Amino acid sequence: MLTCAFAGQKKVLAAYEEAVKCGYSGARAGRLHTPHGVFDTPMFMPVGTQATVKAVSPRELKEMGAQIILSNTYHLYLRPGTELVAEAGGLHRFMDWDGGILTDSGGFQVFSLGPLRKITEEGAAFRSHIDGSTQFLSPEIAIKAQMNLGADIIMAFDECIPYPAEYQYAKLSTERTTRWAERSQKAHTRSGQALFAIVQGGMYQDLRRVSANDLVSLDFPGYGIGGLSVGEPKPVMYEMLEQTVPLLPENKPRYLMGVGTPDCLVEAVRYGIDMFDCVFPTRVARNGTAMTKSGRLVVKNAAYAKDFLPIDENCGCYACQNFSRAYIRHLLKADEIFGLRLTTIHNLYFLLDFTKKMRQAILEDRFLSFREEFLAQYCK
Ligand SMILES: Nc1nc2cc3nc(NCCc4ccc(C(=O)O)cc4)[nH]c3cc2c(=O)[nH]1
Ligand SMILES: [Zn+2]
Repeated sequence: MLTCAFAGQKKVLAAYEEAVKCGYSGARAGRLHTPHGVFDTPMFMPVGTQATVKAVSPRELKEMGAQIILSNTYHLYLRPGTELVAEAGGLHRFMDWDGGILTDSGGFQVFSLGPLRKITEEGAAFRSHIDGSTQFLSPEIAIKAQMNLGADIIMAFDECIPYPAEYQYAKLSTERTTRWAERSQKAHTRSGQALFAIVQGGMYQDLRRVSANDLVSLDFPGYGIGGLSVGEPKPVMYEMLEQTVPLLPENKPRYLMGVGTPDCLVEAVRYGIDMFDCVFPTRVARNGTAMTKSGRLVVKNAAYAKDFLPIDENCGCYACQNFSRAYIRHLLKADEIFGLRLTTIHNLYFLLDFTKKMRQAILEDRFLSFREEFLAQYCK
């Protein structure tokens, strides 16, 4: 059993108390220390882009077992502004969430949401997707914004390299992201807040290794793995994980950004990933799709008009304990907001419960058989 005590390093609160290795896989069950609590990993972080996890309340999030939620600096910087959130007492107070919060730095949204962007050594100029105004983010601005928001874990400002990308572009961008990580580190002066770096490298094994080694030598308390889940085939994502994760310190958290579905989670946990976030469960819920251990169930389909069973008879969520597929389908067809709330509650509960089940399997040293059984019945 491998346990890693976390040496008291500067500005570190995302301490990794214990990582338990299981089998020949890199799967591990750990505990993450933050100012807002000690949390179990593997963990899924519901996405609350604009300081709310769409359609559910903080109380419901707590009831379903959410530990850390994610918010986006890009969005909150544009609206309502991070100084306003700081004046409100910070993001926890503003949204009445006393669990953990992680903020993404904007390094993805700038490149995916902001049209007409221009990247220089200094940072990224872009047009706001809200009002078209010209905006600019740099490592220093992104870190200041995240210190204003007051999340427990913040992310370095990076460039999420598009897919596909030429080797030379990926190389230069990755080197710049490492320089930006160093600038992020220097700009980060808020104690009681952990700054994670983000590994890039595109889909190139050698660039992934260089990025990981360079960032590890800068000594961060945790590491995001970025530039994945950007349209690449899943086997390529797993190959990049295989190249990257072993180079990251065993006693520090690894966070795979933007991932999302249980088949990807169970594979990534096998490679040693601890933390996940994705808009998928909440976004597809609003389109009337429920996540189950056998795959997706489109509750809105006519087939469920007279189906008086719950979405999943073995699910402990509020939706499955009290309502039928027929009722939820009726609400969705009638554009009733409660319908979206029920599918969202179910999907988040499903993923949160799935990570709990993975943790239990790791602790009982049966993760590999758990993975086999799950993948055998799950249709992607
Ligand atoms: N700072 C930073 N943040 C990131 C966020 C990401 N999110 C993803 N993927 C999300 C993909 C994604 C997008 C939308 C939906 C849906 O609507 O269902 C699902 C998945 N990849 C990502 C990469 C990065 C990155 O390198 N750097
Ligand atoms: Zn359910």
